Amino acid sequence: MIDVKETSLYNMLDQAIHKAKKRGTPLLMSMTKKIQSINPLAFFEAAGIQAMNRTFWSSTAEDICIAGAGSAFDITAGTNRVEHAETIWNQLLREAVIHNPYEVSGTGLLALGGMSFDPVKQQSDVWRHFPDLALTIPSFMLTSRDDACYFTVNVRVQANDDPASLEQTLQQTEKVLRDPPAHLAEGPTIQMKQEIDPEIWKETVRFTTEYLQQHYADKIVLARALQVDLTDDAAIASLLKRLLETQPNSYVFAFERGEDCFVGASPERLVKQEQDQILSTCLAGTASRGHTQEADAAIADALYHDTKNRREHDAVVSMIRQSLTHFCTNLNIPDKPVIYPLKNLQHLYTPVTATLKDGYSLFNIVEQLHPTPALGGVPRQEALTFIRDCEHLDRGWYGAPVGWLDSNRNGEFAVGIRSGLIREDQATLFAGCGIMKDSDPETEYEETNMKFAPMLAVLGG
Ligand SMILES: C=C(O[C@H]1C=CC=C(C(=O)O)[C@@H]1O)C(=O)O
Repeated sequence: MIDVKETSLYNMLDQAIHKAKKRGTPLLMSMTKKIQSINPLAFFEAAGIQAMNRTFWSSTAEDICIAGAGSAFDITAGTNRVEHAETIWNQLLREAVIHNPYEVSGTGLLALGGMSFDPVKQQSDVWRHFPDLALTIPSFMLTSRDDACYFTVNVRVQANDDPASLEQTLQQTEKVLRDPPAHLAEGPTIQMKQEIDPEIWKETVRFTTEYLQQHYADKIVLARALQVDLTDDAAIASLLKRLLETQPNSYVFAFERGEDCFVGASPERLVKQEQDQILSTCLAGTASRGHTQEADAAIADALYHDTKNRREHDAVVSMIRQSLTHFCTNLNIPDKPVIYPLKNLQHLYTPVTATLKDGYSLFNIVEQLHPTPALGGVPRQEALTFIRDCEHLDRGWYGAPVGWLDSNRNGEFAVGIRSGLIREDQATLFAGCGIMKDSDPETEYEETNMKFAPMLAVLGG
């Protein structure tokens, strides 16, 4: 790994090409510089105009926004997907020629992406562009963090590449992306909404409660889809802008693959890594927001003391505790949850901190935690089998880990909920909820309606 303080793009390409010649294999060159601030959404829009696949990640709590354009390398994996992805990632890092003098988390050589909820489930046509796992190392990437802006160029060089012409091509695209349009294209509105017959879904909830009553499992999360027709093709950048404006406590993300884009605003962190520091979140148990402060506080109080929601939440806490014990020390989990308010609803929330043991990685933690009982159930395997057989839905990337990791042992993955898959003028939205043996189908149905609301609102509904 080469990391020098001062260099030029030409020098870096030249070094990388020499190394590729010596090794006889292509490898990644990654170069990061600090630039004057650019709006990441405008950069995202410019990349769309250039017909480049785009990636987007934002966490207001962390004050970070990452926008990617194009792909220098796509890590995709099927069987043993997480282990396989880690092997490829580590190999890429070993070979790469990197210049990133800033040591700022979320800059430099970085991959963004996600995976499907259940790799065993037969893939439906809707998700055809989304492999079981895909992590993209963007060709061009903008990181906006703590009032600073970083621009990274990643390219996979071959032994016979010419550094001068490669430099010219990269600089041309960089120029276009760094001079983005002043305005984002306006988005369409909703023309029609269609859901599978609510009665059928409620019947599945009823069936699930009976299954739970027979003690085959303690908790199962059931999801459903809502099909939305738009008046015109969706404008992803302006959609992201509206999500950022309306869902401040959430991770706003977009992963574009061809004409499809998986977009969402998830409040649920799966895991964050800062070197050996691990932060995870238990989020389960839901109620609406009140229209007045008093009403809101009363709903929060009822949620906090509701036995069904507390049991649902505790299932997540104990599973996360159990999962992290093997990989971490200094596990710290408060005894009781707190209320986590969002625009449309509020959740029970318990933060978890820990120290990663030597020899383990973010990949291990993501693999171990997914799916938490907030999206799968308890026991995990029984719940997964039930969901696979009875849910009548291909969740695709909904409910699965989405996020990023960099070459300096930093990264963050959220659970891809409050989300939808958008293709041109069509969107498929997803929402689910934890079913316990005493769940009421009507209440659970209403809860999923609340969970559709953030995406519906930004789509113009
Ligand atoms: C499955 C979803 O939410 C999960 C996360 C938080 C609270 C949940 C609940 O209270 O049921 C769900 O477990 C979804 O939003 O689609």
